[in-house]
Amino acid sequence: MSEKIRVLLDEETVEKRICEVAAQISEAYKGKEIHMICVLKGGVFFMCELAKRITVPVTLDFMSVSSYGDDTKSSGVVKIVKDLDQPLEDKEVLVVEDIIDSGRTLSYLLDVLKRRNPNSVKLCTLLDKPDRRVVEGVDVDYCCFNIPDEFVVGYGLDYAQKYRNLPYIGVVEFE
Ligand SMILES: O=P(O)(O)OC[C@H]1O[C@H](OP(=O)(O)OP(=O)(O)O)[C@H](O)[C@@H]1O
Ligand code: HPA
Ligand SMILES: [Mg+2]
Repeated sequence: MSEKIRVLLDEETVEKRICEVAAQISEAYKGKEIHMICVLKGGVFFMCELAKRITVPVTLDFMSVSSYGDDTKSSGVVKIVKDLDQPLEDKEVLVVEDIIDSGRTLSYLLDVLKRRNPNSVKLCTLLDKPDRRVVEGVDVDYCCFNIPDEFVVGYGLDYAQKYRNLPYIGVVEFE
């Protein structure tokens, strides 16, 4: 089966919106330091673009979790592939994700992170598919775009590990 990519959100639209959300976060965290946690691999492009535009001090750490493998459907089982390097005690944690879909990944991750005694935990995502949620309790604090129920790629998002480097968000159309 081959696939085609249809542009959903072009590069300029995505960058403009990331600037707006970065300004909103900078205002909300005035006088504080943000400990950003990038959820690999998908979150890496968004985190770089976002972090560059935040005006309060930022520290970074990375966690790798996986549930989709090479499929367009979640396996339903979330695995920690790489854990954080640093403790979260007393930190203002901002989790940075590329997409919240079923919510399984974030529900699992937020649970794990909150047990490490941070001062606060907030969630920032590039994309949200609210219609697809199957678990409750994933509260999104900052979201760039709500999108419809379509499988998307680009800006870190993959289909079978491909297309992460597209500078825009596209919908995968199977032919
Ligand atoms: O809300 P959910 O249904 O759990 O889906 C969202 C998660 O799925 C994708 O990760 P994936 O497991 O594909 O790993 P990747 O980031 O390495 O592509 C995506 O980056 C999110 O982390
Ligand atoms: O729409 C999607 N695209 C890529 N990866 C994903 N992981 C969950 N939803 C998606
Ligand atoms: Mg993936």
